Amino acid sequence: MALLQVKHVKKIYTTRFGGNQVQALSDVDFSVDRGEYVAVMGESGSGKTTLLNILATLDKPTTGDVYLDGKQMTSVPDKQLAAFRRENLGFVFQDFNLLDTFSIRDNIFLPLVLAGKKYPEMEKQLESLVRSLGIEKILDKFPYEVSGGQKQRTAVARALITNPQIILADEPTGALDSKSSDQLLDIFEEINRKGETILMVTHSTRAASHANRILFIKDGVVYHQIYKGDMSNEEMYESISNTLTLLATGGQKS
Ligand SMILES: Nc1ncnc2c1ncn2[C@@H]1O[C@H](COP(=O)(O)OP(=O)(O)OP(=O)(O)O)[C@@H](O)[C@H]1O
Repeated sequence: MALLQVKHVKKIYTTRFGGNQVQALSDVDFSVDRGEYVAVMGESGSGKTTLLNILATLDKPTTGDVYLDGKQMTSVPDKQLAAFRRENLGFVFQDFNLLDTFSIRDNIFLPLVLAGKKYPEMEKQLESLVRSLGIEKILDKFPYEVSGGQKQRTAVARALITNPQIILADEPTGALDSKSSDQLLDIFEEINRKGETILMVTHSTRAASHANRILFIKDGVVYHQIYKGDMSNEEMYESISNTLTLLATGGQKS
């Protein structure tokens, strides 16, 4: 069984005044296997953020369902959502979402603190994780004292420390320079190789070329997919660029 199943998800926003309706997603249907690394691409306004918010349980579909490991996410009661997210999902955002008044260590510990874990247990989990991410020397610093790349690696540590079922990443390289982006993409590849499932929304062809599969969203549906298979990152880059050009010019997919 697939880890994540997105079944015929439709999302219609109704604006507060005037009652205008916007159909952001019309019928999104796909699944993600455990251990996959999937990138979601699409033009601005195609519904990527809407989809990610639904997968993150921050929003509910108008119709359709989402299952994680067989559990219907869309029916988790509101009161249990925070715990559900904490236990199952890891988040990495474009703007890091670190707390400025917390040290790097305490930012990473935050989900464990919220889950009621004890300090010695947290320390044990921290050590190998921060070493593998190369942030073991900055644990006592504060977010404003470290680089963008280090902030994002802190965010990855915070996402991984709870051993989530899936990492949901929203434009994770969007605020990084090219060197830090490459480092982050290497880290994503590495954690995926170790078995972590990743779903990443991105505008970056370079970032997407690291994934095993790309979903292209257009007109509220998954319009096309590319599987990496034996392709190198460079070949994947080329293939994604060609597809994006076709999508933008309304051409036929191959
Ligand atoms: N809260 C909302 N109320 C009404 N319409 C919305 C709302 N959020 C998004 N939309 C509309 O839904 C559609 C999809 O938006 P969404 O933000 O999901 O696209 P996106 O692919 O993430 O775009 P971008 O790449 O620019 O972030 C757009 O037409 C947008 O204007």
